[in-house]
Amino acid sequence: MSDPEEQLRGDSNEKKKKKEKRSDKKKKKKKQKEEEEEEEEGDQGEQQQAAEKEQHSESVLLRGIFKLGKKSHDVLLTQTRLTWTPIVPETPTGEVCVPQSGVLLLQDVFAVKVKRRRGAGQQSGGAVLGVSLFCCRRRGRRLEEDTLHLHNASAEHTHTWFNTLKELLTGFSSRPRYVKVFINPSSHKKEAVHIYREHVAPLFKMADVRTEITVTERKGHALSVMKECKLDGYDGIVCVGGDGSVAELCHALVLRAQLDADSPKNPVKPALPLGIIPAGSTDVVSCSVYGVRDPVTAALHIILGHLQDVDMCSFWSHGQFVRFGFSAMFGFGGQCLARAEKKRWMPSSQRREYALVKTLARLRPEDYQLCFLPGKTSTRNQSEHRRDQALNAESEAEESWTTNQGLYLSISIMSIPCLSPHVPRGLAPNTSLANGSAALIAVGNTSRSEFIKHLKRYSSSSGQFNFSFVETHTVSAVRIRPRSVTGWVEEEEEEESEEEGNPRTTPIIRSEGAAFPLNVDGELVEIASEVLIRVHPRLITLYGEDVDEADSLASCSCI
Ligand SMILES: Nc1ncnc2c1ncn2[C@@H]1O[C@H](COP(=O)(O)OP(=O)(O)OP(=O)(O)O)[C@@H](O)[C@H]1O
Repeated sequence: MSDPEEQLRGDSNEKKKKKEKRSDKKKKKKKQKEEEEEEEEGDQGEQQQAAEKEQHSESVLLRGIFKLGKKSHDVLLTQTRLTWTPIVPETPTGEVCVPQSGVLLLQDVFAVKVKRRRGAGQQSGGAVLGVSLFCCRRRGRRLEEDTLHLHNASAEHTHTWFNTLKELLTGFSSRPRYVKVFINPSSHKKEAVHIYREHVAPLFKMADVRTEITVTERKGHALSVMKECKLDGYDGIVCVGGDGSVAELCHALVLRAQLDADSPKNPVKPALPLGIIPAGSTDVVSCSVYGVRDPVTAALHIILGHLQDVDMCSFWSHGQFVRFGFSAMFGFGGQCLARAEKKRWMPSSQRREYALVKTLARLRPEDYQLCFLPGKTSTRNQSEHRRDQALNAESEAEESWTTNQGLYLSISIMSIPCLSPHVPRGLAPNTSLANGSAALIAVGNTSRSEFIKHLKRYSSSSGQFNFSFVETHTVSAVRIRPRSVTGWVEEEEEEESEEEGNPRTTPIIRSEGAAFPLNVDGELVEIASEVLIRVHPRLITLYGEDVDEADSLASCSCI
């Protein structure tokens, strides 16, 4: 028994601590309220400024007569748009004919040129014919190149319009002028160089986007260039390749920002955005920001400077940082990839089908301890996020992790919806690009037929989670610890053991410390122990936009 005086002293110390804690909390709340009030005032100021800006942007900068097609038009230029109305001569009968006018937003215009009459083979000079505006038109999710010709043979008139338009286009600050391009020549059907030359380079040239190109020679080449090259002059990075190349460059960008900021513990948002020209076999990341696998759409999003913040994850094992990425799959997804990687000599679609069918045939659960911290879905801006993160970090220690353990066929953590033409609403339709959290989808042990039913529902994008063995959560961190009894076996061992009975009921003892395959953004990572995944809200900026559904292709026929 302790001395009563000491106990009293202890009690009063405890009361004092509690009081201090309460006053700390009050101070924190007060500070937060003050910050919110300041932000509100700021918002009102911003609204007024926006209204003034809108009024100014709609005042007419130039007005002139041009021919569009064969008809003369009255053309007006403001800071944001070009509008034209046909000039209709008065009819002797006095009939009123309503002229058809048109509009083109300058945000969709990516280049302007003086149009001239030139003979065959003539490279320069020539009589002025007018101004040509190169713009993008939307067709569903696809962006297509289009041209508007404004004809007027007066050189002076044309140059005034050309110079003003050029100046207005330079005002779009998010549009890149100089980009570093990485091309993976080995991606998918080895068409990346051709795709870039045919579809992207001409558009970049037209839009005066200068480029510095590296054709990668091996895995990790882009990462080593990114760690050392001077980034000062660039406005963006462009990756021409599949998901593996994209993952390598996203990881490289964040790592480089972290090194530059000398912040070994905390990830740092890179200053440069990344543009993706899809040239892989699934292109999940590019589909998630463009909705289509189309190099022209991708190039136009980059040229027009459409920016989208995107959540990322960091992966850790035993307290050691492994990499940054968007998604991780344990169990089925990891095993499929490990099998596919062993058959690299097969064409990619055949390899995938083989791995899928083989993994389904040998479907087996793995025994995991699965812990997660619930995430708060948020669409807040960067500074609000930073404040949230600081508060979250404080409360994380106090908050209890939810812990489950048991047999799982598959566990996926995805910070982006992972759209693809085969799964238009995405593997994780329950998350979005920048909601500050990730989707955790855990599929417990069940029969092969029920598991296939669950997989098949992804392509129709409905009901894939309506199974008692599937659980989904919104998370900000996940910890997965494989337990020892069942698990992954090497292909050779597996083939030898094929005669030994039903694999689903024949648990295999995984040796202590043996690695299990983990699919991180389509890349195979072998980890022998616990994996910790943290979500970092809006850590990277990609060229593109928020897309909720990708254009679909015929679904996979192998299951
Ligand atoms: N010249 C090269 N030779 C071999 N591998 C390379 C080369 N350049 C880059 N790589 C690596 O190839 C890996 C796969 O690249 P990528 O994802 O672009 O192609 P893919 O696997 O065919 O496409 P997908 O992931 O869509 O199936 C990446 O990890 C990248 O680092």
